Amino acid sequence: MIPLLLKHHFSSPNSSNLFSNRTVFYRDSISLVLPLNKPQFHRRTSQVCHMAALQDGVATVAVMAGAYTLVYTFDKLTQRQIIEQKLSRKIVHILSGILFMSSWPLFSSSAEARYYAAIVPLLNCARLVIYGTRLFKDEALIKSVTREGNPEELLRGPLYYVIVLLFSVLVFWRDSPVGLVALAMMSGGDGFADIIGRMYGSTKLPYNRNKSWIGSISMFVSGFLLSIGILYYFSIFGYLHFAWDEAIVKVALVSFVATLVESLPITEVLDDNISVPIASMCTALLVFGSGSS
Ligand SMILES: C/C(=C\COP(=O)(O)O)CCC[C@H](C)CCC[C@H](C)CCCC(C)C
Ligand SMILES: Nc1ccn([C@@H]2O[C@H](COP(=O)(O)OP(=O)(O)O)[C@@H](O)[C@H]2O)c(=O)n1
Repeated sequence: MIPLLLKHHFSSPNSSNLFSNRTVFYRDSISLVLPLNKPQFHRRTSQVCHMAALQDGVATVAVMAGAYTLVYTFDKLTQRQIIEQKLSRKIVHILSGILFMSSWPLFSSSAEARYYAAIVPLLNCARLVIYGTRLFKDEALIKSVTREGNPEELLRGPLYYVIVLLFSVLVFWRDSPVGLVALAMMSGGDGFADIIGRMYGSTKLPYNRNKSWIGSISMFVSGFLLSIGILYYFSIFGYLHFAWDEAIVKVALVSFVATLVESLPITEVLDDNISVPIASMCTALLVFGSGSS
């Protein structure tokens, strides 16, 4: 469903605006002019707000269910030894960010929508802390999201990852390319760097013997392609508009900087799930500014 586009224009009573002392509702370019001082205006506004809240509530439950299903699915695949644990973790790493961003058009166009969407990473932060501190046990989560099966691992990479999701949805949401590109680099870029690097990374980087050329090249290419793809996806829904010839160059620059930062031997000091999104956000803010084109 094309998101309900509601823009309230309250013009001051003495403004020269054609609709002074009235409210103009836009829905898909149809403007409804309702008199502010009529009961039906307040009834209509209340109905629209309730519709938006209902839409956001349903979307929140659906996305939360998607998060559980993702982890449960890869737990079963790992349990049945269809895929090994390290690969499971990385695929969950890649899919969580990409699918979470892809779900954002499900939410309404109300100002509160981002806070509903933020409930999902917030609850997952709580989940990671609860199981990472061994308050309770969740074998499915541990098997699909940790390398070695230690609950404490949940409190590092996975927790940083979900905190970045929470930060991006609250600060940037779908109004800016900055958060979208940063999440694409953290989830898709870093995820593929690990998968391809582990498999084919025999030629190591001269300044970091734990990482390889093929791993970094994979990060640049996958991060770039996923970033362009997610920006195009949000432009289809009308949230963002780009001069694509410029946007491609800007995304390539963000991808290069993120790949360079990820390749540095700083993982012991600063987790990739923090350094990569920070580098991506800073570069994206420089090249895109707060706008989209
Ligand atoms: C495995 C993860 C991070 C570890 O990264 P690294 O240390 O290997 O670099 C990702 C953890 C994901 C988390 C358990 C679940 C997050 C769900 C997300 C908030 C919402 C996804 C919704 C979508 C519809 C599936
Ligand atoms: N640029 C990269 C990144 C990772 N890798 C490979 O992927 C493994 C895990 O990478 P990582 O330490 O970044 O893993 P995470 O912290 O992202 O889970 C490395 O030990 C390398 O074998 C690579 O070869 N080149």
